[in-house]
Amino acid sequence: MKVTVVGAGAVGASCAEYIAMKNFASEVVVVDIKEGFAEGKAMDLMQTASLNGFDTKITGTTGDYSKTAGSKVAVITSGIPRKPGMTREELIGINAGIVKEVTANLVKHSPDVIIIVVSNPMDTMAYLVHKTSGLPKNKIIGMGGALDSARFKYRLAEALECPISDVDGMVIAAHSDTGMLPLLSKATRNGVPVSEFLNEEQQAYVAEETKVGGATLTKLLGTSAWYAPGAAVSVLVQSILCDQKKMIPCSLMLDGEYGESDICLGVPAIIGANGVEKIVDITLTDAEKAKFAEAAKAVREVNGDLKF
Ligand SMILES: NC(=O)c1ccc[n+]([C@@H]2O[C@H](COP(=O)([O-])OP(=O)(O)OC[C@H]3O[C@@H](n4cnc5c(N)ncnc54)[C@H](O)[C@@H]3O)[C@@H](O)[C@H]2O)c1
Ligand SMILES: O=C(O)C[C@H](O)C(=O)O
Repeated sequence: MKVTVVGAGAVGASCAEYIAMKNFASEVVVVDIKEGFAEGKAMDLMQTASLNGFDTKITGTTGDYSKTAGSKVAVITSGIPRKPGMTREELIGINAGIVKEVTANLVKHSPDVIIIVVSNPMDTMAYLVHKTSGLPKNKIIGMGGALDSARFKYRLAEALECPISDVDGMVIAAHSDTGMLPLLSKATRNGVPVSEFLNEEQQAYVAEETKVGGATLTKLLGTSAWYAPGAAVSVLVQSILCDQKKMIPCSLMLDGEYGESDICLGVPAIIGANGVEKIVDITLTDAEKAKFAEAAKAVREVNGDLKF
């Protein structure tokens, strides 16, 4: 099955690399606006095929969307990343125009496509795709929670001084520095609540480091991260193409779930061949419910800046 990745920059190339390396897609088409860039990235990645042992064919194109026709999944990573000191929300002005144009091109050539939105501010960009693509809501998935949950597990393992494979946890709500909601109440080490091992101060530290995970990396790298974002996208794409029905927190259009409507926010969902197969309703504590509502209010304000 064919997968398109729009944007051959840091995140797009990482998506293409992890998808190809995992060997579950027949073809990955990379698209960029910069002349020759996607073709170059595709060629470089293809020259790793014999070294890394994958058979996925990777091709690149400068803006020729006819090459993306018949894609089962398309990943939108096109747009500018933030620089140290910026918020993701500050990217809306440039990225909204790019995401809207790219979405129209994708849908024209692949009317049944499932779109994974990565460009920031991601919850708002996912909302924009809902409002402009004409696709059904099960076919639009914002990627944030998979990445934020991976960062949560990294911070939990660090605090617990244990291997990451020992821990489990999930982050929902907004993909923003303030609106992320790491679910400490449900995080475990081998099924045992982390509150058995970490005091409140340690738990608060884990939550805060998780929430600013993207900003921390942006400060260190001078631009935003790409390895874990690419890996997170590859997990989503694999769950769709291989109909794995994994439960993954994603930014989805809500229609009453978690008390919110007409907004894209991170919630746990079953991801399979049909895209979003089900939003999973989990019980939140009162404090978590309040934080979810606060995140929704902030995202709604950013959505208000969109022009359709
Ligand atoms: N949702 C997440 O978890 C997450 C994680 C990491 C990055 N991001 C976001 O992903 C986006 C990309 O980040 P990056 O580090 O790869 O940036 P980058 O600058 O390395 O790459 C972006 C690419 O998009 C291309 N592009 C711009 N306009 C285009 C268009 N109209 N059509 C096709 N290609 C176009 C550029 O030429 C560039 O190659 C940013 O908005 C960033 O904030 C989101
Ligand atoms: O932090 C960013 O701006 C990029 C991305 O959203 C991330 O979380 O890595």
